[in-house]
Amino acid sequence: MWPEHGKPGFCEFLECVNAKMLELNLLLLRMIMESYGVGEYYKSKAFGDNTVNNFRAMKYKVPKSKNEEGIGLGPHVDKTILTFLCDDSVRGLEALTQDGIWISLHIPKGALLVMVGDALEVLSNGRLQAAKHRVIMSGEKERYSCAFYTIPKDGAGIEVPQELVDEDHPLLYRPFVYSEYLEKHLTNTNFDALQVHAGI
Ligand SMILES: O=C(O)CCC(=O)C(=O)O
Ligand SMILES: [Fe+2]
Repeated sequence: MWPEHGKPGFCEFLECVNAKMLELNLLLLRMIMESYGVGEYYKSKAFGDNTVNNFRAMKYKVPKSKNEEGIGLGPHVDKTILTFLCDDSVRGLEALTQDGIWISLHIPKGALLVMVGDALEVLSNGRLQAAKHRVIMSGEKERYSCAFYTIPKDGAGIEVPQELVDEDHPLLYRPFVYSEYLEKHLTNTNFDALQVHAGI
């Protein structure tokens, strides 16, 4: 599967990057949970051993006709806790604002874009909302991107920390096993997939 041929060490390199991304991802997640005063929840239940990281490299083709736009990736929210993205500076990634406007996102060279996934929407009881995004291709250059997704591992439960439920923030999601949600809704790109599965 890996292009070991002519690229010795590629596989180890990728595994090493992926492990570092998981580390960074968990650090960020801990900081977020601590900022909400639920660092203990993070330590005890949520992550560390209960979280895994996936890596995906993507290539987006140039649209068939010169003056047209092509959908590289349809509108969706990530079914992750957090996603890190980087690209080759060819534009295409767009995010949907609260006002319903698609805006183009630029990821500076050497930077990572951090995207909130729907699992983090649960863990923050809606304080953070999963980013609605898509990829639209135009122009004459193909686009390459890399994504590092952090998800609760197979069989791991996910629930709203009790401390994050109050009068201003009523409970939004019931506890559920994240991999069961993925099994049912992996190909469901509707923005409300999580709401349908575990919403109250
Ligand atoms: O290629 C990109 O910039 C976005 C990829 C993406 O949204 C995804 O993999 O979920
Ligand atoms: Fe995405």
